[in-house]
Amino acid sequence: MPDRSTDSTARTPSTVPVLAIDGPSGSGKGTVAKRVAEALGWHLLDSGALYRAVGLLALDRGIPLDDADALAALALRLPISFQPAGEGVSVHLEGRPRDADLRTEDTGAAASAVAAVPAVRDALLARQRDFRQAPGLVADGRDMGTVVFPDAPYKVYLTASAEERAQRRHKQLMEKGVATTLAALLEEIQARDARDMGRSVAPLKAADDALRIDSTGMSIGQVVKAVLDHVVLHGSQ
Ligand SMILES: Nc1ncnc2c1ncn2[C@@H]1O[C@H](COP(=O)(O)OP(=O)(O)OP(=O)(O)O)[C@@H](O)[C@H]1O
Ligand SMILES: Nc1ccn([C@H]2C[C@H](O)[C@@H](COP(=O)(O)O)O2)c(=O)n1
Repeated sequence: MPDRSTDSTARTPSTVPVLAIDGPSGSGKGTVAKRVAEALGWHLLDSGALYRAVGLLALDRGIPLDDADALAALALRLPISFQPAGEGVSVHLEGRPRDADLRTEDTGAAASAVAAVPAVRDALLARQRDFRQAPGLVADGRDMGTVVFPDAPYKVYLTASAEERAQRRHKQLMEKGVATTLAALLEEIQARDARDMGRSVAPLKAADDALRIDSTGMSIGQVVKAVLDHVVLHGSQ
């Protein structure tokens, strides 16, 4: 095993392929990553779930969202597990399912805040890389192609206009029966974009070698096809 005690970025080279999908909130990363992973028969990493878990447990425990030492300690020993549930996966924290709490806008905002703490990102790095298992991994997040898997052979930067992303989120929340307004969601999305893109460590940005897809006006099926085409095309080169 590599010694990660002094260098949290140390890793052995891997031949297991990774498809990194990065992009802002509501761009469709999670939806597309899940479908593409199913189509390829690859593993799936929803890296946002790890940051959401740190944010939610910090709120539960009253840990200030800028207390770097306490947050890093929490992230290092994050009591999270991914349990099979029906055709998907349920995220358990401290042994119990917390899926609904993890997906709220408040948890998303807390996740964005703790994600700006360098020690938290460092603490989660090895855990994310451990998902790289044969036959392959589809990983979605903000820094999959730039920091966590810079050697990924396939990289996609998925975006859409802030207005369209707010409309998608509005529809999603209405379907869940959550009352909100389009204007409030647009404001939240713009604030989250600013924080995720503006932080000093691992800011959200496209890797230089990523395929950029603007999904504004595209259906989910069209985006999934474009991503699969990219993997097939690059795989045969
Ligand atoms: N191309 C698309 N056209 C229409 N709706 C879409 C499209 N892509 C995703 N959606 C819908 O938008 C909503 C948000 O998608 P999703 O959760 O996958 O985004 P995300 O980028 O993973 O967001 P977050 O980073 O906040 O988790 C979902 O309801 C999803 O079904
Ligand atoms: N690789 C990642 C994944 C997530 N984050 C942060 C920033 C996001 O606003 C927040 C929630 O992510 P989501 O579940 O909405 O994808 O977590 C990050 O910094 N890096």
